[in-house]
Amino acid sequence: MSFSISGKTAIVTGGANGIGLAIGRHFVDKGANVMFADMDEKQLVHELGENEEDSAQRYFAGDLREKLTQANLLSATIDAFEKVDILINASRQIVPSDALSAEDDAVEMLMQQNFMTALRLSQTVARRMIKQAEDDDDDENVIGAIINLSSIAARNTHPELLAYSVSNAALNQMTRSLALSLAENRIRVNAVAFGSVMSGSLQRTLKENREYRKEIEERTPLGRVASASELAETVQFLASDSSDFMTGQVLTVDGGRSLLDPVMVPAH
Ligand SMILES: NC(=O)c1ccc[n+]([C@@H]2O[C@H](COP(=O)([O-])OP(=O)(O)OC[C@H]3O[C@@H](n4cnc5c(N)ncnc54)[C@H](O)[C@@H]3O)[C@@H](O)[C@H]2O)c1
Ligand SMILES: O=C(O)C(=O)C[C@H](O)[C@H](O)CO
Repeated sequence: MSFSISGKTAIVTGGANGIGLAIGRHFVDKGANVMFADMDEKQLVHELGENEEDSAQRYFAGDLREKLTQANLLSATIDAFEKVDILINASRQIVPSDALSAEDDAVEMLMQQNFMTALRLSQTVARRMIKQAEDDDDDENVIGAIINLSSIAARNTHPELLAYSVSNAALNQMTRSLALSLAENRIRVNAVAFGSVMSGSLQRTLKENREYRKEIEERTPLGRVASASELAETVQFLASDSSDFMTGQVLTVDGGRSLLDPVMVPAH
C-alpha cells in the first residue's frame, strides 16, 4: 500500500487540538500506533478519553518545554508500544509581537514553545531511534522520520508576527541541520509549512470573522483554506517509506499563497 504507516509508532505533540489531533487520528486510521501528547489534559481526555483502552492510541499530558516531561513522554511511548518510529512536532503557541517593540519575554516564549521544544524532543527521540536501529538485527528496514509542522510565516512576514515568524524560520533551519546530522542513521527530518488551516484558534477566528476569511481566500490562488485532515495525508507521505529519499526539506502546502503574497494577515 502506498504511503504505508501501518505498524509504525508515532508520537504527535499538540495532539489534543487542531492539526496534531487530526494527524494522530488519521495515523490511527491508517494502522499506526499513536501517542497523543499535549499540555491540555482536559482536552486530551475530552477527545480521547473514551478510547483509553484502544490499543492503538494513548495520550500523555504534560508541558513539553520541560526536558523531564519529554523523557517521561518517551518512556510512556516505549511502555505502551515498545518503540518509536515517527515524531511529529505539532505543538505551538502563536501570539502577536511587534517587530519594533517586542519585549524579550514575548520573543523568548515563542522561541521556547515553537523551536526549542521541537529541537529538544527531536534530539531525545532520535537517540532512541538510533538505539533501536543498533539493537535490530534486520536493521535494513529500520528508519525514523521526524516531521516539523511549520508555517509560511517563516518566509512571509508581518510586523506584528515577529516572534512567531522567527520561531518558524528557526524550525525550518533546524530541520535542515538535523537532517544532515541524522542522515547516517537513516533518520529523515522534514517539515511542512502550512498556509491557513481550518484548525485551532485560527478556525475560531475564521468562523467568527467572515471578512477575514474572505481576505485569506482572496489571497490564496486555490481560493480556500485547508482542512486539517487533508494536511494529515501530506504528513503521512513524509512519515512513510514513500518519501524514503527525502530529507531536510520544507514542503510548502498553502494553496499557492506564498507565491503571490509576501505579507501575512495576523488573526490572533
Ligand atoms: N492553524 C493554522 O492555520 C496553521 C498554519 C500554519 C502552521 N500551523 C502549524 O501547525 C501546527 C499545529 O497548529 P494548530 O493550528 O493545530 O495549533 P493549535 O493551537 O490548535 O494546537 C496546538 C496544541 O499545542 C499544545 N501546546 C502548546 N504548547 C505546549 C506545550 N508547551 N506542551 C504541550 N503542548 C503544548 C496546545 O495545548 C494545543 O493543543 C503548529 O506547528 C502550527 O505552527 C498551523
Ligand atoms: O497560524 C499560522 O501559523 C499561520 O501561518 C496562519 C496565519 O495565522 C494566518 O493565515 C496569517 O496570515
